[in-house]
Amino acid sequence: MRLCRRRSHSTIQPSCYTRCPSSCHKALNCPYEEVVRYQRHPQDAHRLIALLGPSGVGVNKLRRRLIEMNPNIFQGAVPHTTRAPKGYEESGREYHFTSREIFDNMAYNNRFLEYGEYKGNLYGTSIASVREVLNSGKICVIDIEPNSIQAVRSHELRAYIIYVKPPPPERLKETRRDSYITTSYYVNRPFKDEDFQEMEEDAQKMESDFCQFFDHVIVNDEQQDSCVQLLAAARKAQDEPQWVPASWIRPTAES
Ligand SMILES: Nc1ncnc2c1ncn2[C@@H]1O[C@H](COP(=O)(O)OP(=O)(O)OP(=O)(O)O)[C@@H](O)[C@H]1O
Repeated sequence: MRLCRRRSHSTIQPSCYTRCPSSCHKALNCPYEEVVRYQRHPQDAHRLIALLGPSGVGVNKLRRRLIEMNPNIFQGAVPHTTRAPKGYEESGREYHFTSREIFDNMAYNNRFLEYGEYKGNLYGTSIASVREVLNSGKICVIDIEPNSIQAVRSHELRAYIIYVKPPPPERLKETRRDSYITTSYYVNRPFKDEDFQEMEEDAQKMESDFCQFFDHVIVNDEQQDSCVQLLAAARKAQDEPQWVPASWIRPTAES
């Protein structure tokens, strides 16, 4: 289950970071941000890898492949849900199964990076789930929506944001010839021209509104190449010096 993408009719709620007046929209509205060169100490927790891209571009597929190919290094965060577990599911493995009351309470207390509703059930990625992966020594890889950018850009998570961009239109069509898309109405139907057009429009908007937060861009043309690029970028994020907001290194009350 993919958490919150536009096609799923889910209503994505940003966490408190994007709602609260102190940190929210601060960086989004501010054309400049003080940055410093940061090199992660080998003993520090890994930086969160957050993937972002227009719906259907292949963010989830890339993330899953990265984890499947390197399960000892990368891991996703276990989401919370209010839906009932299926027979084979175990709480804490596929999902943290919780009551609506507990979920609402967590949302109220700003415990989610993002959450949303899908077919009457709530789903959310909690900060604690991400922290659990980072504390285990693995690199946590999650998908985010633009409205969660501020939530992951924190002193604790120090997210490295990778934007997954569609290739030029003719390559997009060619590479997705045998692929299937899941929409609000269909599970796995072939891509149509409208899907490609919508993806390109979404991509343009995302780039124009948020490109200042992209630490790295991957053009998702051939899947295998993209996966190799993602692995290299995720390693670089941990091992090489990067520009990060100064507030991450000299935390203020707001960061
Ligand atoms: N580089 C690629 N070449 C061909 N097909 C691809 C590529 N990347 C992803 N796909 C296929 O495109 C479809 C959509 O991918 P995916 O579900 O990962 O998209 P997404 O960005 O997570 O969007 P959504 O959140 O709307 O599901 C899948 O069938 C996937 O296998």
